[in-house]
Amino acid sequence: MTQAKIGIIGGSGLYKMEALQEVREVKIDTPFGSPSDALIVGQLSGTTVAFLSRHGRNHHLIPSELPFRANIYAMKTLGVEYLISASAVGSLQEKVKPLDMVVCDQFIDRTKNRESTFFGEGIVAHIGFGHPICEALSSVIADAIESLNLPDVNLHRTGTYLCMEGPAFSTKAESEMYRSFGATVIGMTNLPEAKLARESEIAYANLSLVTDYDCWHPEHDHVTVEMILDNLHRNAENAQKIIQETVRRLSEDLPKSKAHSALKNGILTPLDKIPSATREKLSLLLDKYIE
Ligand SMILES: CSC[C@H]1O[C@H](OP(=O)(O)O)[C@H](O)[C@@H]1O
Ligand SMILES: Nc1ncnc2[nH]cnc12
Repeated sequence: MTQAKIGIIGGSGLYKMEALQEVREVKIDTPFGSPSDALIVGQLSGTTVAFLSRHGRNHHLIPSELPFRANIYAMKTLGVEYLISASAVGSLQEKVKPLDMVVCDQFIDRTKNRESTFFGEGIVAHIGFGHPICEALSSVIADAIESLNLPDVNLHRTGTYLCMEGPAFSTKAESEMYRSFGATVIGMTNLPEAKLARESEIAYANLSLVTDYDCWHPEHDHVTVEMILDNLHRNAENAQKIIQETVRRLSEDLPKSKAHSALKNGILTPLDKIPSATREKLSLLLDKYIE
């Protein structure tokens, strides 16, 4: 099977990478079911990358229906070691304006109904998640944004992404509570992805495209899908350029990432006591630790 060290997950409004060349669709079945769509493998900045549309190319999956485990497992199957996640988010802070970009480095979990671990069924493992996003990969993304000098693109190099369940947007009281938590932006997708990426030792980083002020701002209309898509269309071209420049930089120098050894010392169950069906199901994650 084709291998790609770099993966890209595109969110709302980012259903394909325009600059991908020599494109092939790869359908992958995983022990956790089918991913949101076929993975698109192609050349970007002279490097092989794998692209996946998070909600499917026709946006048919709500956040609670996303097959997060299958998506990350499929990336792992292709050999992905660095995963860039692009997402639409609402802003929870005045200084973070619609059309700004935030490279988030923290999460707050407000989801209720997500599959967010590969473990269980006879194997117990606990990964460290204090720093849930790969700092090295985030720096490459943020540096890429700065180097492009895109007019009107305002970058925030850090931020806290509050992940809610959805699909309905927040109430004003919730939005104000999230602001009081100190969260920077709000979305519905990135946290389970980041956990599963960490469990599979993939370096994961986020590029948040700010589309709205959610519903807390007294001088702005409450968020609507129309508002989100309108703003996404306005900066989708910038997002494509940023991802392309990030991949170009990665192709010159793949940074070391602590994520690549996240499972070392994290598995509590003696390897010879893991049921063979579970061992087989997770062989992609476990083989390097089994002599
Ligand atoms: C399009 S409205 C809300 C929807 O957009 C974001 O998706 P993604 O993170 O995949 O860009 C948000 O999380 C919601 O799922
Ligand atoms: N305000 C918002 N809340 C949740 N997800 C979003 N995605 C984009 N804007 C959002």
